[in-house]
Amino acid sequence: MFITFDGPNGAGKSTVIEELAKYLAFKEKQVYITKEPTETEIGKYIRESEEKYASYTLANLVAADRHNHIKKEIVPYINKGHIVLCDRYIPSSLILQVLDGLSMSEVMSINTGFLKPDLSVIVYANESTISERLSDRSTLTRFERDFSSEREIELSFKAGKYLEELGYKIEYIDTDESLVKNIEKLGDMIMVAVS
Ligand SMILES: Nc1ncnc2c1ncn2[C@@H]1O[C@H](COP(=O)(O)OP(=O)(O)O)[C@@H](O)[C@H]1O
Ligand SMILES: Cc1cn([C@H]2C[C@H](O)[C@@H](COP(=O)(O)OP(=O)(O)O)O2)c(=O)[nH]c1=O
Repeated sequence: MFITFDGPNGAGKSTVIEELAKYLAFKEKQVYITKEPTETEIGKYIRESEEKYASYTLANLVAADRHNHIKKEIVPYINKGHIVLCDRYIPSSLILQVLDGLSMSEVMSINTGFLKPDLSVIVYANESTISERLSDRSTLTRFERDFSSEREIELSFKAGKYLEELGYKIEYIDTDESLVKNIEKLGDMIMVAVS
């Protein structure tokens, strides 16, 4: 099973993934956590060059990293029977690359033929909650600096809607709500799907 998590920076993706992994491990499921950009040379290059490259160039670097990620990591772990939890996937490109000036259809054409998740989770929160969370971070990425959370939130919902029209199964998680309740809701949904 393949589940992805996207949404604005600081919305709580990493936290939700960590807690969900604990919940699933408690239910004796094998879980594999991964993220994009990956820890490979390509992923590291993306993190180092996001100030230097934008628009189509960054979109294609991210898609190259994603292609390699699917082939070398995601599919092998799914085939081994793990529930793969991935921090950022195609919806992040529909948010970040769109902030950078591409249209959603341009982004999707660069991501054509990529593995469709069994569930795509859009993690979001209030603008004020997000700005409070980001204020704790010592370094901000170009996207966090140059674009507003309000726009990221808006695009997160648009990305979800766009992908729903393409047959993706989308679940929205509001991290202003209780973390425990959110994890139970997602965890139960996954347990039903895998049983
Ligand atoms: N209900 C909640 N769900 C998720 N994160 C929460 C929640 N309440 C508070 N947080 C906090 O919000 C911050 C979100 O950070 P993080 O998970 O790193 O976000 P992201 O991965 O989306 O950038 C963390 O400091 C986390 O402890
Ligand atoms: C996954 C992804 C990343 N990126 C770029 C922009 C981000 O600033 C950069 C790093 O992503 P980020 O999620 O900030 O990674 P980390 O917290 O692991 O350092 O990668 C995209 O432009 N599109 C994407 O779909």
